[in-house]
Amino acid sequence: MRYHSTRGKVRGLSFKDAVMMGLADDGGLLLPESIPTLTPGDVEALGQLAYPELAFQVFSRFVDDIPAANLKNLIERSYQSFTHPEVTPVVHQDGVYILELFHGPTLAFKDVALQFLGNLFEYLLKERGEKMNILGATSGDTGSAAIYGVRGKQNINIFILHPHGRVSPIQELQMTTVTDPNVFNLAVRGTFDDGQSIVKEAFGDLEFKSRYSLGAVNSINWARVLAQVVYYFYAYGRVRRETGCREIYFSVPTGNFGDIFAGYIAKRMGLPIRRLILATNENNILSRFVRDGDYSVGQVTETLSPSMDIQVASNFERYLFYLYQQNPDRVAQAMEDFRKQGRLEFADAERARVGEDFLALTVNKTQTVETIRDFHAATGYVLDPHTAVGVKAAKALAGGEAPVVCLATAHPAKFADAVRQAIGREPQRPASLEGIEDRPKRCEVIEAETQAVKDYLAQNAL
Ligand SMILES: Cc1ncc(COP(=O)(O)O)c(C=O)c1O
Ligand SMILES: N[C@@H](CCOP(=O)(O)O)C(=O)O
Repeated sequence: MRYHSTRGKVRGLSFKDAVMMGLADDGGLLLPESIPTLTPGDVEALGQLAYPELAFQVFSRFVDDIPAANLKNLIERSYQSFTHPEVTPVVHQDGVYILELFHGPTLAFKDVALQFLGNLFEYLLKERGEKMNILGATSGDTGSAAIYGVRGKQNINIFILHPHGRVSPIQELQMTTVTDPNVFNLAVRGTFDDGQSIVKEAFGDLEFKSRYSLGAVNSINWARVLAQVVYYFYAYGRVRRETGCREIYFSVPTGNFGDIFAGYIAKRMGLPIRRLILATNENNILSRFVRDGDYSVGQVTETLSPSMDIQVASNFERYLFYLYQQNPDRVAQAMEDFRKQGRLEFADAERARVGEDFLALTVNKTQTVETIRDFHAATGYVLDPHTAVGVKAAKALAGGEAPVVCLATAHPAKFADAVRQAIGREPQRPASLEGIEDRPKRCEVIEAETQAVKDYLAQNAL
């Protein structure tokens, strides 16, 4: 399998080179040159497998440059850190299926990919005798998951930018209480969009990227998306076993469009997804795009689901590549137009194609609180506010002809304030969070300026 850029100037990369490149050197995002397709029989067989074996089967279709035994070993080690034997269990509650993606070390879906990516980086750096300085941006969850993926690992330093004062108290503590010498937390005076744009600018300076061997942990990195494809197959297998369904909906709380794009890849591979339900909070550029073709950037608004407080969704570029019939010149032009004008227009035929894959809803603060409260009253199950956004959209949009799986992207204990507003008490804390407030912390506050971040990285790089 070879990888190429959405903008067409980088081609023919191996999987390992694509992982190490992170952001494509032409500023685009890397994608496989073709998407492997599965027969219904293949899908059925995958649905019977335990999580690590399923992950190996899915990865093997995209990775042909790591020996099978080594790939298996990387996968098995990555999912041993999860506290649930099924890794990503599916539970049936109040008419929907909840795909629990929060049983990893930092209690969010990011662990599913970042436990693997941390081990993969370690493996590749050892093989190449190289070192790496990871530079990533987070709205709250990628940061700690990436830090836990690489903390204490040799030949890797990690620099994570989070928006100062705009992540939940637990999210901040999960990052800043990791004081291993290879971990650097930077609280940026700005939004997640500012942090993501700084990261992309730093990667776009190819001399800087090469001098400091920059590595990407955001969903910029194809390996992140690939690891997230697996649980769509897993959930379908579990729900099909229970219901005999032939099609399924997935409802995905969406910010940077990485998680739902993984579902789109699963659909292109042949998973019978009736529609992907794209659920946003008030930062709703993506749901406006699906519903009205209105892809115009707004101001980042603070909400009860802070990890989705994103306007410029990185992976949208990967989707545009397919929407534009795999024409990289059109993608490059559109990204340039969007940079200048802050909006894109779509033809009727394109909007019709979007509608074949996606449904969408914007869910506001009041609706988020009501959903957590009503779901808890009906079932005793506590949703985190991001998951609640997806559950609300699922209930509003999924037709009764196929079951709906809601991706539970974080544990409610990460967002205690929102949960308290909804049910009058805080959720139970998992053991990993006990005493987190009392641990030593390390973090620097920094201006939202690319040069300031580059200077900091240069002073602390390996
Ligand atoms: C808890 C949680 N839910 C949902 C999302 C949205 O996922 P994505 O950015 O892949 O769209 C995020 C951030 O990525 C998140 O941290
Ligand atoms: N919500 C994310 C934002 C970054 O998304 P990523 O999937 O590109 O890493 C976060 O928690 O940081």
